[in-house]
Amino acid sequence: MIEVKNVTKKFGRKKVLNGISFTANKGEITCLIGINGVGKTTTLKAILGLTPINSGTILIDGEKLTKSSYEKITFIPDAITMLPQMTIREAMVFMSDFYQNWNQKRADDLLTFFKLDRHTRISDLSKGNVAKVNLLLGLCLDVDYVLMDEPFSGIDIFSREQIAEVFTSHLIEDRGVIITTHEINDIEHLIDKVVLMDNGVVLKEFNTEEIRFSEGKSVVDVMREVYQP
Ligand SMILES: Nc1ncnc2c1ncn2[C@@H]1O[C@H](COP(=O)(O)OP(=O)(O)OP(=O)(O)O)[C@@H](O)[C@H]1O
Repeated sequence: MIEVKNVTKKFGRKKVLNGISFTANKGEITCLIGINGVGKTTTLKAILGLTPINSGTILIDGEKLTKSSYEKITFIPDAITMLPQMTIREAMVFMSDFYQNWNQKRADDLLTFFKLDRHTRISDLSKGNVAKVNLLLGLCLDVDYVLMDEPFSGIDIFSREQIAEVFTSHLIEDRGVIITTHEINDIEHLIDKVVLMDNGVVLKEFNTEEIRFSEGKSVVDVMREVYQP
């Protein structure tokens, strides 16, 4: 489990995270929702130790982040970090050289799943296919937790649907996934848990199945109540 407890983060005098707390379980998809600038990316970076926090605690399976945590957790940024002139195959070789926990079998499965040709240069791919390669490169690391920043942002509906399908397939296995988004519609059915953020605070944290069962509400219903009371 990832536990974020009372975390604050300032950039200069600006308080970007103002005491946020939530948990994300292994085997579940947790979605951080909020409009631009509420601190979603900063939260992911804080969990990964990529940005230092001012106060609070972050635990991964009960332990504070150490060097060995990087064998457990990975971050998929909202834009691909590979050079555009690389082919997909070269990007995969780069990853497998760099990371011991690269899983080529899963990479091959995902290439087939996304109908991608490994010899294509990243610069020749559509925006949707670049997003798929970016996801593939992160998902092929054998880690327990995957943090993804806006995996559905700015891509066409068919690519979004295909990426969404990965989350319900065996390819995600029983990992813990945290994704950020400001656009819930396409992915509501995939999500186990929702964390609604606004201006560096968590307004509400809930389990989607429980709220549907106990109160008959969809994620969008709850968002309306919380953001437009
Ligand atoms: N390195 C930084 N230095 C200064 N301010 C920053 C830095 N990184 C983020 N911020 C500010 O912190 C606030 C939260 O940014 P963050 O990227 O976490 O928001 P977000 O919810 O992920 O938004 P988006 O959906 O636009 O990515 C913003 O006002 C942003 O300008």
